[in-house]
Amino acid sequence: MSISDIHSQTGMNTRSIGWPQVAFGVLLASLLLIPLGIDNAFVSHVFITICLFAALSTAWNIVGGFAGQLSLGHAVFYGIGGYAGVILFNLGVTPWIGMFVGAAVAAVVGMVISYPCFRLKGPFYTLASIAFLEVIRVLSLHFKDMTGGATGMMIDLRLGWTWMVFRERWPSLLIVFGMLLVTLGVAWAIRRSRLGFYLVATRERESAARAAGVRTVRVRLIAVAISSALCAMLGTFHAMYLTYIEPAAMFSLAFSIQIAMFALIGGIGTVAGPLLGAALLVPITEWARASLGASALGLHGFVYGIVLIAFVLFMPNGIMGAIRRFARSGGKAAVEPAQTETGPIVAPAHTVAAPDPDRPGIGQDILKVENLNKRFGGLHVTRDVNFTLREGEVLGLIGPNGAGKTTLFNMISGFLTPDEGKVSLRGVDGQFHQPTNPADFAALGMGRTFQIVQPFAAMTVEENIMVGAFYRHHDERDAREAARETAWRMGLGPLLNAEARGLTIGGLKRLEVARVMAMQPRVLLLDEVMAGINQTDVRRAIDLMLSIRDTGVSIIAIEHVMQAVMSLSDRVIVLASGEVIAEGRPQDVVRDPHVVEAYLGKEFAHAHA
Ligand SMILES: Nc1ncnc2c1ncn2[C@@H]1O[C@H](COP(=O)(O)OP(=O)(O)OP(=O)(O)O)[C@@H](O)[C@H]1O
Repeated sequence: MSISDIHSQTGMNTRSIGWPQVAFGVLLASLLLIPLGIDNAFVSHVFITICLFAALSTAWNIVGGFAGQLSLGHAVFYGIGGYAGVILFNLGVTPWIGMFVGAAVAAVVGMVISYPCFRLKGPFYTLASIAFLEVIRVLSLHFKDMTGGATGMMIDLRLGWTWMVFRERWPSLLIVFGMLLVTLGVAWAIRRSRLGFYLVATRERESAARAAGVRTVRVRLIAVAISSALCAMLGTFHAMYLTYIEPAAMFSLAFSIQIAMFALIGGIGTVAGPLLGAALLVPITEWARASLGASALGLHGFVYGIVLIAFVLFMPNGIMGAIRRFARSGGKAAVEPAQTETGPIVAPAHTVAAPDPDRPGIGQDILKVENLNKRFGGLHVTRDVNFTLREGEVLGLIGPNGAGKTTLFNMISGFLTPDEGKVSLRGVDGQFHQPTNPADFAALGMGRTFQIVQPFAAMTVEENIMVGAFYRHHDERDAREAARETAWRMGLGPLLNAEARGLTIGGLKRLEVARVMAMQPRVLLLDEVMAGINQTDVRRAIDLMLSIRDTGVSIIAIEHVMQAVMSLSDRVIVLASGEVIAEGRPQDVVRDPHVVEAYLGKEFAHAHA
């Protein structure tokens, strides 16, 4: 494994096999071989418990880690699987079928519960997940006829592979080890796939993900469905292993916290973390429980608490974070963004718009904005704004601070709904459409950047751009290829493996543009991409814009840097107090007395009249 691969928080660009993978393989194999070799009932029980918790935690991590939805109610799905398995078992249905029935029920319940909760952020989502867990536990106590109520349910005694119940431990070990492999395989495949990238992007910056065409609710619902189904299948297995279930154990908050904690300690959001967390903690607590017995009831909670505090203090990124740091310090130095952030300048700097003989001509209307009005309470932010954008045109949008420019952008990219008026975008079919949300705007070819840069901080530069590239390429390799090509074109080639959080402001601005360019937009909205960057970067950004313009993309650029407005714009619109006060060629607009007055005040305008 190369250093740059380890450098990635996501570990998605792993190509070669290095010592971390070998160590992980050895750990995985030992979970099966040690208990089979020792052949002791207690040892086998400990290893079965490790595999079970590692698999549950890996399944939890798809929602809690990849999607960043910190659920503490995942025992709901485990419990549903357990009850489905036992109820069907007692009706004569094999748990091999029961586990799929439980998985289907859990997936539906998971999506129904999560859909309204996705509106809740941070701790509120977590609290809601706990509340649902309690509701389901109380319901399972209430419906005694089906669940056995507080006394629980035993399974009828039927042994053998068909019934997943055995006298010896090794068949259960084989089954749970197989389930662990499947769960790890699913998590690994998701992490490398478009879904995985979209989940992490949504977790990192939801609005940037939406601008990249990600249907954020849908991808999180898919993650919940997969995670719930896997937990339910493991719940069925565990019910067969225990042969007895009861609501307090199956729908337990402490159990949910345990599942989440293994991932937190191992490395949340990584594929290997949950297994490492379970492999570290389960043996300690099982050993303590066995040796201290009833005299130390609840001791495992104490042990978990101590370990968790130690990790929060000394290893906040979990075991995987420490492994990454260790691997990094032992190898080549990671790319230092600040030192390498140069990149080919596409063309020499311009101060006035240069007529490019190869530039595609300006075509027909591609975007029509009609009578847009928006109010925030008593503040009328845009008033009857009308304009059009033509194919291949660069339209500069200028105006003093607070004029309503960003609000206008939000309305013409689906992030805000206008109070009145409409926005029509011409699709590739030649027809005008009126999309209403960012994903539909993106589907018609609209790409946008944000005034305050919104990088997916935990991803590398390459992975950030891949989120955009996935819009056109469903295959991971194609998206990576397209992202690399875009990165080099945008002057970010040397930084492909650098984490986005390490870039300078100029680099971040370029990264935003690269991510949106990887979507191959037909209309590009650039919100102050030159704000806060140095003179060299401004020149570089102007050249970049000119090269984008020359590919035929229509651009609307909000910009305060007049050098850029004059160099780039074919036409300029001036917004002041939410109204369009001037429109025309850049050199005419800047001389317009209304524009001078809007920017510099009446006194200045009159003094120079
Ligand atoms: N969500 C909101 N709720 C209430 N007021 C808002 C909201 N968004 C923007 N505003 C207000 O609307 C006005 C226009 O804001 P907007 O960000 O669109 O201006 P702008 O022209 O982009 O300004 P700047 O150049 O400073 O970014 C401002 O007075 C701002 O405070």
